[in-house]
Amino acid sequence: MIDMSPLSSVLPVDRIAVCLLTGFLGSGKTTLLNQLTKHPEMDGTVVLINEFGEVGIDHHLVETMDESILLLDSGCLCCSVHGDFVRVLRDLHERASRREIPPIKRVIVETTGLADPMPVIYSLMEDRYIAARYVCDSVLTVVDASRGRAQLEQHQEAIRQIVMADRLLIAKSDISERTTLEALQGWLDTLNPSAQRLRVTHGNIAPEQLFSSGIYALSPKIPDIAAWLGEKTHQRLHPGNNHYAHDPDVSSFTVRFERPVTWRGLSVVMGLILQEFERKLLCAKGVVNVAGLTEPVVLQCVQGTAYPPVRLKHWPATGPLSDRHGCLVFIGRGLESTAHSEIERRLAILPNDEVAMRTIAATPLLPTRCWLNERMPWLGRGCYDTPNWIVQPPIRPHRSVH
Ligand SMILES: Nc1nc2c(ncn2[C@@H]2O[C@H](COP(=O)(O)OP(=O)(O)OP(=O)(O)O)[C@@H](O)[C@H]2O)c(=O)[nH]1
Repeated sequence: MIDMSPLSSVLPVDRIAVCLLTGFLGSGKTTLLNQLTKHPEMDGTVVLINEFGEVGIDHHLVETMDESILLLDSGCLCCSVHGDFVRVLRDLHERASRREIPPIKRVIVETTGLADPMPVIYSLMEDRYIAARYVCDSVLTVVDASRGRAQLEQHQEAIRQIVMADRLLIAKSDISERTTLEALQGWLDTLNPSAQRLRVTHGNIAPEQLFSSGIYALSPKIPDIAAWLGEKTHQRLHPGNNHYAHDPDVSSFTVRFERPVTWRGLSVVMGLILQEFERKLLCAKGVVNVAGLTEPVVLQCVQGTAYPPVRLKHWPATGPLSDRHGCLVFIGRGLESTAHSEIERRLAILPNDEVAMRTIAATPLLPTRCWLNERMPWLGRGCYDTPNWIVQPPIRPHRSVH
């Protein structure tokens, strides 16, 4: 089995699993939590409920309310309460270490219906104290089957939650028309072909079906990387053609790299692609072989936003990615075939580090800024990389010619 633990697995392996429970407004998140917290296997689980609004209400709806349910009510988690979230996680860990509360096995964070899950994942990864003690184990998105695609696709937040999901939990199929459900399933195939689909009625589902599924998880049980990319699903759904049966406007294509990519070159080119095709690019994700790095790097972008990269421990030994070339899968809506070839063309000729740095300086608002903050091998002339430093050659002043 492929162990796809993030590189950060050099940290203690007994990190606490954090599960993000998302889903658009009224989709059925609280109903699910209510049922889940009744299972004895959920002992040791802390639930954080994030509410948006002056008075928190949802936590009153969780029937088994006790001290293991905490309310984060100072705003929407993805935009304003990073500090609050990190402070609560830190506090929980310290209290468990001092044995003031029982050991914590898992944290479930119910986000508001309008939250983007990625900033929450990011705050788990970017604070050193938190990253050493917690790990994002799965993103579960509840989808209200009775609403249907037409209602959900009007909301960017709903689309992001679906694209980011490791598991899509289809709620309210008991009150959904068959045709509405079928159209919804087709749309989900389009947006996130790799996420496992589970039906949940009135919150009934066994906890073991839900957790340890994500790309950020430590569990060796997570599916292989090709499955995460949805490559197999793409082939099954659309053999030999680039368009989705459910929506002729939606197309996907894969860019394969022949050789390792320069990190800054790729970041710049992808940043410019995201900027230019933002409205038409639903999602771009993939695994790349970065020049100078032995581990594969997983990338994910949703509608013009690039999310922090994740380094895996090693390349898969089998399957389509075992050649270590890496690839990026793009899913677009209304993206003309000329745009496909343009994206492919740009990715085929990545600039070197020096040229990329000049573009970065000239383009301060690149969507891939968070990629550029990563410590990656520098391949500029005369530079070398040690475990702690990037050593640059002395800068020589220009000599004036007399
Ligand atoms: N028929 C049916 N109703 C459901 C199901 N799941 C949830 N509901 C109902 O849907 C409504 C909204 O459910 P909640 O669990 O409060 O949804 P939520 O996602 O927590 O809502 P917000 O926190 O406001 O975003 C409630 O009236 C639930 O009883 C289901 O599977 N079938």
